Amino acid sequence: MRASLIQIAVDPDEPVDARRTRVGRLVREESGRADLVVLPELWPMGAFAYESFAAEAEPLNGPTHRAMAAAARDAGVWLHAGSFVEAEGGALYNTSLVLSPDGELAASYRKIHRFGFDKGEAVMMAAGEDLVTVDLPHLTVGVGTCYDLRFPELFRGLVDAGAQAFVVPAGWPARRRAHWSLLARARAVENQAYVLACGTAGTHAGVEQAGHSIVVDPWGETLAEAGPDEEILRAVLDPAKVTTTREQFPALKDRVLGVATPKRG
Ligand SMILES: O=C(O)CCC(=O)C(=O)O
Repeated sequence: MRASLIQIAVDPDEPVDARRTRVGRLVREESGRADLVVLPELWPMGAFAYESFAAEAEPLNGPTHRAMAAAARDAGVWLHAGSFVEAEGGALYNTSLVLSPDGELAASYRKIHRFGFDKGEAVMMAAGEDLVTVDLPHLTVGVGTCYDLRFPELFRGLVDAGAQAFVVPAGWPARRRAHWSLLARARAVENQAYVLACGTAGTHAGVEQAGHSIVVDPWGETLAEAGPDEEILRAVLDPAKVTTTREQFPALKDRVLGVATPKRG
């Protein structure tokens, strides 16, 4: 399976509509080169552009969804369309979409762990509650978003739901780039799964983005890693490698469930 991660530079001088059009073109240009294309978190306005969240919020089937469905269909690819600010029932969510090669919505995921502690996304958005996996041809993919990468139990839950690969769109800051690469590899090693982590480049809302999108195989080897700037990162995944890694080094079978529950005396 050929994957392309489109590490968009989010530049506040580029209007959201123009970025949508540009990203649609980049997706279409992957036609024939990729089976799966991945975009980053909140690329329409940037993950730290809190002041535009409300103004740019859209429902499902809004402009970002429609533009990306058309791009997936034209390119004939599976598209993890990164995330957008979803408005639903008076709440905002950080929602990512997976679109099939005919442009149909295969899955949507609302980010469970909201970033910002007592500000930003953590107070402006509601949390998702559901783990999401999608069956692609030959590969079951679990989805997480950015800050989720710090919470291994989410990814273990996705493995229990059948995930063999994780797709993680992000808007990770450059200041914590070392954590990003380390956590991506850790999630791959401990779950014996592919990790496709797609970040943004550029600087928006005063936050320099890490870039350095990364594809890690189930043994923890980095298959491809981007630089700091806008870039398309390509890698070839072999679904059989998940099976062989899990068979040859069957650590997942040695889990002792319940061991982490504190005992009270
Ligand atoms: O955990 C981090 O360091 C970055 C998380 C983040 O930027 C996000 O979830 O939007």
